Amino acid sequence: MDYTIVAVAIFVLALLVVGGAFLIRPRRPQEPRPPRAGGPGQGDQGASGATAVAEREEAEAGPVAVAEPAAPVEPPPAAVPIETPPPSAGRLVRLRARLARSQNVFGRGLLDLLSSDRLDEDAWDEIEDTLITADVGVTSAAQIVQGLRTRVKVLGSRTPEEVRELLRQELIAQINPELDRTVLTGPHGERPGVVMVVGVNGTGKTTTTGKLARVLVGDGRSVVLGAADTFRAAAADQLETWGSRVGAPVVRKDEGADPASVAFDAVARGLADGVDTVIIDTAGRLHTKVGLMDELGKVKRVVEKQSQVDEVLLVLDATTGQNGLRQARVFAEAVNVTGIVLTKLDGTAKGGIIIQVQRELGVPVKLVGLGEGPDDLAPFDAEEFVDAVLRTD
Ligand SMILES: Nc1nc2c(ncn2[C@@H]2O[C@H](COP(=O)(O)OP(=O)(O)OP(=O)(O)O)[C@@H](O)[C@H]2O)c(=O)[nH]1
Repeated sequence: MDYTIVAVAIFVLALLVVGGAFLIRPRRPQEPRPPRAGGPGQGDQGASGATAVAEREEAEAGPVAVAEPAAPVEPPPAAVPIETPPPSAGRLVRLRARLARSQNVFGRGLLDLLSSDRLDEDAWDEIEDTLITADVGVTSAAQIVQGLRTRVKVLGSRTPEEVRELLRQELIAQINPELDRTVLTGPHGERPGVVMVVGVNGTGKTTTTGKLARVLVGDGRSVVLGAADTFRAAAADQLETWGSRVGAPVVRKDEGADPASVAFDAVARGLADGVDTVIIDTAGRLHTKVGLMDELGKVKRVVEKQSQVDEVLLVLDATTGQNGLRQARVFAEAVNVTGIVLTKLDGTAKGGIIIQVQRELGVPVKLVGLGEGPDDLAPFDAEEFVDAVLRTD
């Protein structure tokens, strides 16, 4: 009996010792809670009532100074080296090989046909078709063939050199070397020259604006760029990249801002900085003709509160053929176009579009784009162009 009592007492004692050991075991330290994003009532759905009360008390007690975590030190942006682009003079000559390559089919095809032994009706029809295929336009093609037929008859026999010269003269006459192709960019006293660049998106409008800035900087001019294509934020970013490379500031606003207000600010900046030229890249959505007229008309009117608009350059993609011409007509009705920039001439054999677009719009092609490189924009010259087209070496 006594033994039983002693055994029970030892068992109870052992239980107490083991239980106590568990109770006094140190607790695992808790992970610190991450700070809450947002204010009270936001997020942290699991906050206990006690925490909510504590937070309310904290809020009532006023702000508590909490040491801000040190912001990571951003390295200063690397300075973009300012480039010195080559001057505009002689650019078409430099890009001649590229032009000759793309227009080779057109030029060589015509020369081969004209050099054939028998120039019968079929041969003349084929020459006319070749011209039309190269986007010369029906009227101009007929005129060129008529001129060639007359000259060939007068000439009698034909050497390849003579044929080449005949064709050269006819093409140059159609392109009209008399047209004034000067791009008006110079300042007027205190006021900068102002160039508006218009055209459908994708034709190379923003690229042309950037390349034109390079041409001018290369010629020793100072430039401000206006990113009035507020329809697409990326267009303004693209322009900033172009501007930063040649040290030309870009005036821009948020996506969707009024294009006219950007244009106004760009000219104001140009005036304040005393620069030579302000180039304004506009949005080219072909929504409706009325909408386009309203938008471009407003940009022009607003600019003219400070300075005249010297040039309205219409950018056309040479690879789009008749579609490009339709666009050109809409723009020409919406705004007074003073010059055409024909881009992507390196990517098509249809250089005849130069003849057709000038005839349709009565406006000279002033610049041509011959590649995606930053300096692949050249002042247009009728004779240099035809010589490149008819290059046989
Ligand atoms: N091969 C070639 N590509 C060109 C030429 N001009 C522009 N491009 C290219 O055409 C594409 C469109 O040019 P953008 O300047 O973005 O056209 P955009 O008209 O401003 O159109 P958004 O930027 O959409 O407003 C780009 O990939 C340019 O590099 C050119 O003369 N030759």
